[in-house]
Amino acid sequence: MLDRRQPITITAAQAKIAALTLEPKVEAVATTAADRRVLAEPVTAPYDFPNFRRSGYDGYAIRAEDDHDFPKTFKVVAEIQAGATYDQPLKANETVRIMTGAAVPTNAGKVIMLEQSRPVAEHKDQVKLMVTAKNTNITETGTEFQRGDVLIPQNTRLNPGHLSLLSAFGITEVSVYQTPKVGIITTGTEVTTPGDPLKPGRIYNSNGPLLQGLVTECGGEVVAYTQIEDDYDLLRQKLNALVTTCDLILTTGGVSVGDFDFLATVAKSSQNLLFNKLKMRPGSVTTAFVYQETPIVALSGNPGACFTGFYLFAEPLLQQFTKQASQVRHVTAILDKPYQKTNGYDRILRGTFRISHDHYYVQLVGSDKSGALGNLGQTTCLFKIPSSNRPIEPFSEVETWLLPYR
Ligand SMILES: Nc1nc2c(c(=O)[nH]1)N[C@H]1C(S)=C(S)[C@@H](COP(=O)(O)OP(=O)(O)OC[C@H]3O[C@@H](n4cnc5c(N)ncnc54)[C@H](O)[C@@H]3O)O[C@H]1N2
Ligand code: MOO
Repeated sequence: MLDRRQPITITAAQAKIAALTLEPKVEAVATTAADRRVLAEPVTAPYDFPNFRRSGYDGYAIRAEDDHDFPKTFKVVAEIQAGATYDQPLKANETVRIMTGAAVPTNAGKVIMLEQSRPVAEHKDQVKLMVTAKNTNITETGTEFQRGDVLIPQNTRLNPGHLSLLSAFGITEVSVYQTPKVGIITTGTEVTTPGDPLKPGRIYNSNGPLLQGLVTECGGEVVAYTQIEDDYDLLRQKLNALVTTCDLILTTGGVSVGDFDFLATVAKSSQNLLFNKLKMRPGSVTTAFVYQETPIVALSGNPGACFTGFYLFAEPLLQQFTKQASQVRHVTAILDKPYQKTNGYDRILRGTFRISHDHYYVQLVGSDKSGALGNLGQTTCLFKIPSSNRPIEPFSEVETWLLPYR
């Protein structure tokens, strides 16, 4: 019997995905390997920073009490290189020659730059300082961070700047969310692995490499990748295996109403079917469900629909595993070129955008057909032509999704 499905809007479908409760998994990784990972707990300063009073310049450190009546001659009692310390207080009119980054003597009040010093003839242990400095030229302990300050908040995606901050405090390990493990199953007896001979009526698998790339680019780790023919038992067998190792499963094909659309069958029997029909084209049959506690986004086999469905539903879900907002930016744009076709469902077009006078402008790139794949490489945004029986007005405002990494 024909499968009658209840179509819902893109927004409603996204809300169902967002409402899934996912248990974040946490692991410790070396700071040096933590670039692009997401912090699972805030990192606080273990001590004040800088952790000692240090000189900002190469020059001479003097006491505040001696900071008057320049030019003035001082007795040079030591030379302090960065990394060394001078462990006694300065006495009256004593100075130490000090390098940038070195700890100043405890009672130093100022550092006078080397440029303001002159040697004293026949007195190698003396120096004449010409003028006093405007600033102390000393960086006080704790000027940047106090012990206990939050250095990096929880749920921050780390970048090299963060890694440098962690390293500045000697933090060698951080607690991060595990990279979501994703399994990909492409389905279809006609779908052939590139490299194998192409038999009549068959096509090469292009959605598989597409999804592998998109998952990796968006922060997931592809831990399993399989192509299977249309076979219900084989599909269940693969799904049962993947749920043991994957946090998320993405599939393509087999979600429509055809005799061999077995993903649709599995989804239908799920305890938690989120949706199996959307008021959108392409990808009206995009399906999402939970299979033995693992969420599955079953994307359409049509390449254009697979691409669109990934960004609208799979990418936001992928980000949820590391408590991140979707990287797909939702904006309003102005339609740059007329689009004449009408549709009973909202139509999502693959496009390119430009920015002019603080406005986004979008236009279709290549074909609007869900089976077309020639434009996937050029697409930088998706935009929505709302359902209507009249063509959209030129220069209308349209809902737009800007794609990350494009
Ligand atoms: N009677 C109906 N037929 C169809 C309906 C419908 O409502 N009633 N919906 C149509 C729409 S819309 C779509 S979209 C497709 C969706 O079908 P599936 O998601 O089940 O996908 P398949 O039928 O398996 O494949 C569709 C198309 O894509 C090609 N394909 C599949 N896998 C790959 C791959 N890995 N790489 C490249 N291309 C792939 C496949 O050969 C088909 O041409 O259903 C319509 N039918
Ligand atoms: O919903 Mo389908 O991808 O339009 O052909």
